[in-house]
Amino acid sequence: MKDTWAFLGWSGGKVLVGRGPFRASAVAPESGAAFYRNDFGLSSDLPWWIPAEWALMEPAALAREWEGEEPPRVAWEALDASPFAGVFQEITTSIRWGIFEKTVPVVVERGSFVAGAGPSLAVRALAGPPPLVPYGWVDGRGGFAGMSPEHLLMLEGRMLRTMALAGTARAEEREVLAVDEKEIREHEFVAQALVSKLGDLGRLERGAREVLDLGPIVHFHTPIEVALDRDESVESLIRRLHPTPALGPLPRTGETMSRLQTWRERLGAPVEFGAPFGAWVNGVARVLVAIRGVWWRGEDVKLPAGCGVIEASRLVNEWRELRLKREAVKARFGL
Ligand SMILES: C=C(O[C@@H]1C=C(C(=O)O)C=C[C@H]1O)C(=O)O
Repeated sequence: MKDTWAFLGWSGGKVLVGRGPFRASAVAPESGAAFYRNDFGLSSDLPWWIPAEWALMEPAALAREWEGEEPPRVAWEALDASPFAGVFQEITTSIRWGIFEKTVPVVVERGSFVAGAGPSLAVRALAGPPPLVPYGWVDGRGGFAGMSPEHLLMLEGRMLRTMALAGTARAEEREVLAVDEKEIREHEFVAQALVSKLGDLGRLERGAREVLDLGPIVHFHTPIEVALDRDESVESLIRRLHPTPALGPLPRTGETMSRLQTWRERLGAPVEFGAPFGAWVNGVARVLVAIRGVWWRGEDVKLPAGCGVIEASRLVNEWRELRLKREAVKARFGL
């Protein structure tokens, strides 16, 4: 197996795999396949990565290529709540001053491999059942792999599909989520922001808000489709949408983005966490929000999770939600 490879769950139960060396490019190629990888601030001018070889495979067939990898085991460090408490306090103050309606801090649990290594995590991600979509990027010493429930966009011709995914509860609290005013408000911030960002591009249809079951965790989900009036590039749609208020600030301005970036850096969030990660295959694009994943470099492992904070949010509840998200990821990876 080559040193660098990338994968993304594709339609029809297949997974797109690209093997390196990769060539970075400003635009997707005319035909063939390319991966899209960028940081949260979309600072790269060359976000497309064109693989030397690519294929659409059965996930199990790809996993078989890694048979014999030692299963991953990670020793996790105790997580100190005080840096998050400090950021949470600053966010509440900013909300009171009217700078934000909502923002999404990220807390990172750290650990180190005691057995296995990054590629063994990538193999586990391949087993993510729908609606989770496996994704990952593996290079010589580092990488990330996850199973994301959130699409930033899917684009085929002039049909654009996206979703609002925000508002979270444990599976046992499914019924109360459906009537929880604070969670509904958090979700509606996201759904309405998407509608207003996309409304001028064509005929938009907003589906009903529903509860999406992801095993131990449930979210509010609203599908949104736009029949575009004219051709739009994937890059311009990514810039229009990212970050939605599911991962980013509301309102989204230079100032609110830079405040969020400062909090993310302070808490050690990997730069690709919550950023768009996707691919393009012969004119069809699928771009995920890179969440519910694990990042590694050498022995070091990071498990980031974010939570939407609005005026009605309370520190203990957010801390609990962050733990729920991390525990769901650990369970999926068998960590
Ligand atoms: C930020 C994460 O998830 C996002 C935030 C959610 C929320 O605040 O309710 C729900 C789904 C995702 O859009 C994460 O999993 O780390």
